[in-house]
Amino acid sequence: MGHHRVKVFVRLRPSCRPSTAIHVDHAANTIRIDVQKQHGGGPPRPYNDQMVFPFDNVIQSSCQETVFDQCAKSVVEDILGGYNGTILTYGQTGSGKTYTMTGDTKAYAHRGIIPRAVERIFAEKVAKPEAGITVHVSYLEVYNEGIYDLLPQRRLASAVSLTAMEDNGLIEIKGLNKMHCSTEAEALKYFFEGERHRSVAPHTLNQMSSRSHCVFTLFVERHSGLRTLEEVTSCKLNLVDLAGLERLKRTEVGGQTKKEAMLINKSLSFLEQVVSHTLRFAALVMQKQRLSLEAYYLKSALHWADRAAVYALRQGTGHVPFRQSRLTTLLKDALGGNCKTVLIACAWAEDFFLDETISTLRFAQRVKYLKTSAIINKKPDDANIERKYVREISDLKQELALRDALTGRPSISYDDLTEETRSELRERIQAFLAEEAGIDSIPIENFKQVKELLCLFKEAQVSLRRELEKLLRDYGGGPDTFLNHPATDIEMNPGSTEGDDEEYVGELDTEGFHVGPVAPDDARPDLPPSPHAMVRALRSPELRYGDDTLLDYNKSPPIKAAPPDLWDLDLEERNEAFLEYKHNTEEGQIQEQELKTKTAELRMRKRSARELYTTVNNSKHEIADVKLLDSASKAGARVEFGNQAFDEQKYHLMQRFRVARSAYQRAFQELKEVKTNLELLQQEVRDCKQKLLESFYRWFETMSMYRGDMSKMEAFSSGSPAAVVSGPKQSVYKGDIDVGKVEAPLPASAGVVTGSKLGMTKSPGLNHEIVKGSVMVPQQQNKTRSKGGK
Ligand SMILES: Nc1ncnc2c1ncn2[C@@H]1O[C@H](COP(=O)(O)OP(=O)(O)OP(=O)(O)O)[C@@H](O)[C@H]1O
Repeated sequence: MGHHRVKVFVRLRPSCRPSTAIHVDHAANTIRIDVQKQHGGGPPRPYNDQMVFPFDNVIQSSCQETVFDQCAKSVVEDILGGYNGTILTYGQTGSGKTYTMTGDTKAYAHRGIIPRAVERIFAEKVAKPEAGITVHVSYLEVYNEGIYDLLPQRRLASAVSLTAMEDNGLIEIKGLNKMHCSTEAEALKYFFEGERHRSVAPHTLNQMSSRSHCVFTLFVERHSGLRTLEEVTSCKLNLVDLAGLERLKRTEVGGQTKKEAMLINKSLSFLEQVVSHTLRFAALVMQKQRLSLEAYYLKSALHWADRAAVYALRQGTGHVPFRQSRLTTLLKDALGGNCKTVLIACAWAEDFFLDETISTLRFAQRVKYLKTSAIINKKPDDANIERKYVREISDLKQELALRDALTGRPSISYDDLTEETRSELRERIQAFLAEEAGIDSIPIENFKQVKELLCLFKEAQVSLRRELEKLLRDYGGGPDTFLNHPATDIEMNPGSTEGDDEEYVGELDTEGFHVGPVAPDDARPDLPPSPHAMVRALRSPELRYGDDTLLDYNKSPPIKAAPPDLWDLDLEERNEAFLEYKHNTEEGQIQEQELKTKTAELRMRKRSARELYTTVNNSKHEIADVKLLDSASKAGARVEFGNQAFDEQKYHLMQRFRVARSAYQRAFQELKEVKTNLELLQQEVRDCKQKLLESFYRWFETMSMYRGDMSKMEAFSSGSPAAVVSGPKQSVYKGDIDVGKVEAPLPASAGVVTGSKLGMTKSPGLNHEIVKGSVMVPQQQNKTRSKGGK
């Protein structure tokens, strides 16, 4: 990083009656002012009667071209070399600042620094096309302490002020338009467009007085032109035309123009303060470094300018208040940052304005002591880097092609997969997943293709899952129904825990009496249906969620080994017969009671199994979560414990894992035992059901047999089978009949009905009415078969 002093030039406005107090020494580049020739008042008196101001150059009666060559050209050349630059014009109102910066638009020869700088940059762009110079321009003004964009649209009264921000050590204006310019004419077009939008107003000293500080910026990017270099220089040239200092009594303005003048003076005085503070800070640093000679010079410069600054220097404070106005914020880089700066101080040469001229020269002299730290601004050349990678990729592809040719695989392509290839792969994957094609149908050629295949597999899985969820929703289930289906976790599921089938045993339903899941052992399918099979099944219209065919495949068909006579009855009659047996026979009551007890116990066991099952699954999920978190926390914060590095997060995860694992093991063990008991109990329940049905069938057969013998029928139906022992179907009871409980049959005429009517009044096979209390009334003998008969 190089330190560069700010270069200061003074341009005296041509005058027909120049002051005799002003003496320009062109050889020494100084201006001497003989203050004793001043008549009263005036600036603070120096210790002597002469003031000498040294500058880099004093320009008097020079043309615009000379001004550009002497003051601005070096900064513009530095821009092409990658340095940021700023050229400022400063001075009293009407002293020629705008003339110097913009020039006289009426004559080409009188064009100012801005058009000439634009011309020089585009000349370089044309001369060196290999450098790939790109130019953008922006134009803003600081008006009444607001920053306004002058491009591309006219600044409106309602326009919002922009914000100046510091980015990477440089001041940037947020939201400022930067217009790309391919040619000089284009850049000038934007410049003159901005000129038209500037705030100007007339007063006695200038008919076109600027009421704002204007900054025209050229952003220049330049490539090295060498294919090997991966850097590009990127810098900007600020061309600043400051508004002029105004003595209000001289300009005789009022209203809005007066207000503007006061704000202009205020912002310029902030600029002076910033310069003074910067010098004071520099002097402080030099003093500390014992650079007493330079400090002396600085202090002498400050002496004239700001005694308060010298006092503050003694106090040792070093803060420079750049942020106290928009102008000083904008000029921060120019006054001490990464920039090469030139100040052109414009002044009147007449006696009448000697006070203002001396003020201007003092300010300019102080600025001359400022130093900046300009560097060449480089940034990665994205285009060059891209070119390099494209070249490398092409080389690598050739290398691969060579290797494939040598290993006998010449047809492999390493280019990106086309949409056509991708859809072909998608179809193959669909066929493979639908088990219509084998694994060999999917080609595996290179890494890029494998990655694409994985993506397509994921895509297929996601779409399948979505379709399945939708179908399940349509059929009244939900995604959880499938996910929590026993088949998906067959190890952990204690069996069907929903809707205990045992509850239906002995109950009436639409298909006749329900006998529950007395299923053969091989009723359960070996494997759960695959998602594809489920989707296929769900797509078919005749299947519905809850059918035995799909999700309830655990259910088994009921036993149908009933006596043929029973199936001759219709549904209602069968149900009535079954109820009659269960409620009105001793044996039926005992068996039903036994079945109910067992069923209740089974239900209780299932409930506890269900709870254990939930615990096991929750523990499994917790373990899975912990594993997931563990893998995600590989880059977790590490905490130092003494000398030992300790992963705090991992510790907590380990704790969670241990708790979940022990809960899982405990519940799993208990679940295994419960499942064993459950299976035994289920078997017992099945036996009970079997027994109940068999004895019902026997009872029904006997009743059918005694159809004509009322007394036997009554005796039998009342639970006293001894009365019928001698009957022709004695063998039905297989020896478990209590012969001591025979009751005398009631007279056939007895028509008294006590208790509820439960009998088989519609039974064509039993031509009587059975009433609780053993009253029988013979009815019709021949009744036609019901619709349910077989
Ligand atoms: N060196 C010069 N040679 C010829 N004409 C000049 C010169 N300097 C200034 N002028 C003329 O003086 C008038 C005022 O100049 P200019 O507008 O540049 O002043 P200014 O410093 O920008 O004023 P303000 O601060 O009010 O905007 C213009 O008409 C301009 O042409």
